[in-house]
Amino acid sequence: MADRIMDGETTRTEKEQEAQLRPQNFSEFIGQSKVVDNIDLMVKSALVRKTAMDHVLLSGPPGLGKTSLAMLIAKGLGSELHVVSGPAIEKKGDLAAVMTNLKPRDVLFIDEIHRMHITVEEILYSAMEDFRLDILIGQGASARTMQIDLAQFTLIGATTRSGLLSNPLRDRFTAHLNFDYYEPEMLAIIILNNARKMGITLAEDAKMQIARRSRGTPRIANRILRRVRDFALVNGTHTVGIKEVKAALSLLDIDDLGLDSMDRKILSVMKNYYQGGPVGIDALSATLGEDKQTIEEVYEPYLLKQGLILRTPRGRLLSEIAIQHIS
Ligand SMILES: Nc1ncnc2c1ncn2[C@@H]1O[C@H](COP(=O)(O)OP(=O)(O)OP(=O)(O)O)[C@@H](O)[C@H]1O
Repeated sequence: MADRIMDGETTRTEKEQEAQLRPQNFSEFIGQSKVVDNIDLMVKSALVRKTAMDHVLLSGPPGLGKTSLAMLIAKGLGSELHVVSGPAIEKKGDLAAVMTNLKPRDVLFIDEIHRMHITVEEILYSAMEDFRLDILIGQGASARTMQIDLAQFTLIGATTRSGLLSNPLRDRFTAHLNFDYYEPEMLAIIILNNARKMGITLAEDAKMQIARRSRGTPRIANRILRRVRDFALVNGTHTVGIKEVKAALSLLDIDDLGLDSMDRKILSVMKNYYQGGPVGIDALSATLGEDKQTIEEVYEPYLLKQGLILRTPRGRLLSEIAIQHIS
């Protein structure tokens, strides 16, 4: 996946830095009130029932807080969190090994669950429903099923594309909770908290400028904040004003709408190569030289949300606002 500032995906070093900025309790987890209200109720109910919490599917674009929330859920339940990445599990046995290690009421978090291989996914069905693994041993006439009992656990699945989940898997999640992009006012609170954790003070207009240019995504706000912090450090100040923010944004090539060079490239290709569309995702992906899935999961959702591109049955169309923005 392309390495870019607006990309919601994380790099390894960024993951380490992000750990320091993660909300440590529910009061530090800002916004997404519908999701949080549901989770709050589910956690409390599980504590009263003294059982594992129901399985939950968290969906939404990258960097909006799904992992952070999973961590808080495990903490709230007083349980251990086990994190795996869907596409990284290649064999049934790998997932079986993780699941047989779970203790009662533990939480298993599977990131990018929609990218899990179907043969691996299948062992989740009985595990989620009956806390049991059905493993087929051998082949042909001598094949038999071995059953292994599991501890009662909670599965939290995270996905950027809930529509790509198979029906049997989707149906086994009791709660389906959808993360939406954050409004600038909510992002501003997150930015202020994280600036404090980084030891810098932000002027009011500086804070709002970052909030408006972060694509509604806390992870991107954190990235901008880090660069702004670098600016402050180099200039020997702990207080950041609008001037430093503008300079950092300009270095990062982020424009007034919070779009970066790849976003603008998508819009210009649609305008210049396809006369504003309609254009299909395959053609767009070929012209841009960018993976189709990345366009659909990382770049496009925000462009759609902002009304810069429109999806029609005949393909993607550039909106009037987008045409004006890139002219
Ligand atoms: N609601 C929130 N309140 C405070 N900070 C948040 C919130 N959501 C996200 N963050 C910040 O954004 C960072 C990235 O969030 P997180 O890793 O949880 O996103 P994600 O949705 O799991 O992304 P991905 O799906 O790409 O793994 C966190 O480290 C945290 O600093």
